Amino acid sequence: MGTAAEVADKETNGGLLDGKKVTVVFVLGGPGSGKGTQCANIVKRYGFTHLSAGDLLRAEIKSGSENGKMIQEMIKDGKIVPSEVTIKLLHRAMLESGNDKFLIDGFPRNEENRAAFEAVTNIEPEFVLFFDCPEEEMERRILGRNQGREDDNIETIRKRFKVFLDSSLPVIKYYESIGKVRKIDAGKPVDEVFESVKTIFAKYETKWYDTPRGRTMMLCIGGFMLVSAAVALALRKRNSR
Ligand SMILES: Nc1ncnc2c1ncn2[C@@H]1O[C@H](COP(=O)(O)OP(=O)(O)O)[C@@H](O)[C@H]1O
Ligand SMILES: Nc1ccn([C@@H]2O[C@H](COP(=O)(O)OP(=O)(O)O)[C@@H](O)[C@H]2O)c(=O)n1
Repeated sequence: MGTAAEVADKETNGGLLDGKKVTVVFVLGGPGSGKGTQCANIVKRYGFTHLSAGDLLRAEIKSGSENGKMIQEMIKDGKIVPSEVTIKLLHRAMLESGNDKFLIDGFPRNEENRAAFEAVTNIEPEFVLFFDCPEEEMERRILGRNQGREDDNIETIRKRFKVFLDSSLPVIKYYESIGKVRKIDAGKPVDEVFESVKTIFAKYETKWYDTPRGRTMMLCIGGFMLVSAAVALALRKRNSR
C-alpha cells in the first residue's frame, strides 16, 4: 500500500495514461544491440514516440537536478539506477508527448524496474521487442559509436554486459514465459534487422488517411464531391424547367 496520493493516482490510472488508452512496447537487448537505431526507424514509419531510459537519465544529469550526481556515478559504473527515478522520468515524458503509442527503450532492465513500472502506472506492455545480438558484435558497435558517452569504454562495457546477463535477461525470460517476447536477430545489417522489425509492427502501419496530410486530402475530396453534387443538382433543376 502506498501513500494516499499514490493510491489515488493508481486508481485514476487503471491501465490508462491520463485517461487515455495507451500502447507500450518495451525494447530490450544488450548494450549496443541496436535498440536506439531501430527505434528511430519505427518512429518514422509507425508514429510511435521513442523514450530511451538511458537518454532520459543522461538528460537528468545535464539538467543539474539533485539526483544528477548519483545517476552519473551509477551510469559510469554500468549499474542500474533506482526504479523510482527512471519511472518518474518515463511517466513524465509519456504525459508530455501527447502520443498514445510508446517505445520504451532500455527499460525494464531488472525485476525491480519491471514490477515498479507496473505498480506505479498499471500499464502492461503490448509486447517486448528483444534484440538478440552476439556480445563481440555489441562490443564492436559500442566501441565504434563515438557519442562521447562516459560509459562507452571497455571496462564499463564489460560491466554492462554482466548486468545485462544477470539482471536484464531474467526480465526477458519472464516476458517469454507469458508469450510477450518478439525476438529479432540483431546481429545482421541495419536494413535487414528493420525488415524483421517490420513484420512485427505491420499492424501499426499508419494509413495515409490517418496522417494530418491524409485527413486534409480527405476533407478536400469530400468538399469537392459535395460541390459537384450541388452543381449537378442545380443543372438538373434548370434543365427540367
Ligand atoms: N545492425 C547494425 N549493424 C551495424 N551497426 C549497427 C547496427 N545497429 C546499430 N548499429 C550501430 O551500433 C552502434 C550502437 O547502436 P545503438 O542503436 O546505439 O544501440 P543500443 O541503443 O542498443 O545501445 C551505433 O553506432 C549504431 O550506429
Ligand atoms: N532502465 C535503465 C536504463 C538505463 N540505465 C543506465 O543507463 C546506462 C545506459 O543505458 P542505455 O540504455 O542508454 O545504453 P545501452 O547500455 O543500451 O547502450 C545503463 O548502463 C544504466 O547505467 C538505468 O540505470 N536504468
